[in-house]
Amino acid sequence: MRWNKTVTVIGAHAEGEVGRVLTGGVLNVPGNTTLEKMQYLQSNDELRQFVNREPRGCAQMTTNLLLPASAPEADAAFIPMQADGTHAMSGSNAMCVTTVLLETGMLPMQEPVTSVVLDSAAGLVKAKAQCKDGRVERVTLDFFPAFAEHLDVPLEVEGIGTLTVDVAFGGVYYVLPRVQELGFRIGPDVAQDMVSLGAQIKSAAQQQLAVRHPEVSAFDSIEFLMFTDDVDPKQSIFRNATIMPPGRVDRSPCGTGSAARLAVMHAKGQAQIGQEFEMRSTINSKFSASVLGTTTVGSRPAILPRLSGRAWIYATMQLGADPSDPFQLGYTLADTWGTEIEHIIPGC
Ligand SMILES: O=C(O)[C@H]1NCC[C@@H]1O
Repeated sequence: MRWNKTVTVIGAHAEGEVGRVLTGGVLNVPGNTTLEKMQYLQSNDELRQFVNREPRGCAQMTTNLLLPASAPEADAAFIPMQADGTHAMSGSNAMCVTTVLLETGMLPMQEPVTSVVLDSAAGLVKAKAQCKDGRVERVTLDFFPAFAEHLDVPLEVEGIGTLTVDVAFGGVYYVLPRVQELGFRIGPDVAQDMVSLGAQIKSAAQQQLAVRHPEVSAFDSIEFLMFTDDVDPKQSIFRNATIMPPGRVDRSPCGTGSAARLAVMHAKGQAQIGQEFEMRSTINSKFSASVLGTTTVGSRPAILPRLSGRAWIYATMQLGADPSDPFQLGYTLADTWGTEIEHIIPGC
């Protein structure tokens, strides 16, 4: 084998959502903070293309780049590289990263609980891993502040009409439509419908609803849509379906989306501090979610969300490229990568 590039990747998933962790082969990335490193990767996209595009990757996953922490109080930094680009934060991926750090021995594991501080481009995430017999059984994440930016605002969607939606920041900005208003319930049988409907609604929201993080000006666009469903509010059971570019459903209940939803619920008086909620995904996997406390972001009222879930390691792999490989940075095709992204097929 005569590869000209080799990276080591640990395959992991959190409640069904794949969050691979790139643990070796990338020494560091230019930038003084994890936010600057994320922005560097957004402008120099080769690594993400190499690991996420075919044949080395696929559209239905994230590859998290593991880096030394920039923040002195953090143990490690991670940057989620997804099918459409590199993002600031991800809850299911933070659970995968914490599990990989501890179960591969990159950080020492203490039983019954190990504390890990993760440095993300959206802020510090304090993780507590429940550990037993060398295994991480559950990861609880205390996020940075989440807040609602628009509550119950009208959104004109061609072919659908006027929807009432919320917009909130949970690590990335989400538009949160309600399935009750659209006449369906979240479930595996409507996954494809949610993808096409979600793309329409998100595009309308991006055009009609402005967002701008009061403290981080780089966060100024709605990146994801998450359908919200009230399974049984009396039992505090809710369902979420985040629609990810280029067109798929998050297999987890979505950590950043659940944080955004909690901020909206708290703003509407539907979530009290300390109240436990169960957030379910389209494949019925579960996160627990709660509001730890309140704060402000700029002049905006905000909450401190807590999410918890389980992650598992399922593979270790090395990815590489032979110098004669025509797909040094991979390729995408609209059959599975949709039409939202530009398709690069070397030689075509
Ligand atoms: O849990 C989360 O926040 C992630 N899951 C996929 C979409 C988000 O990055």
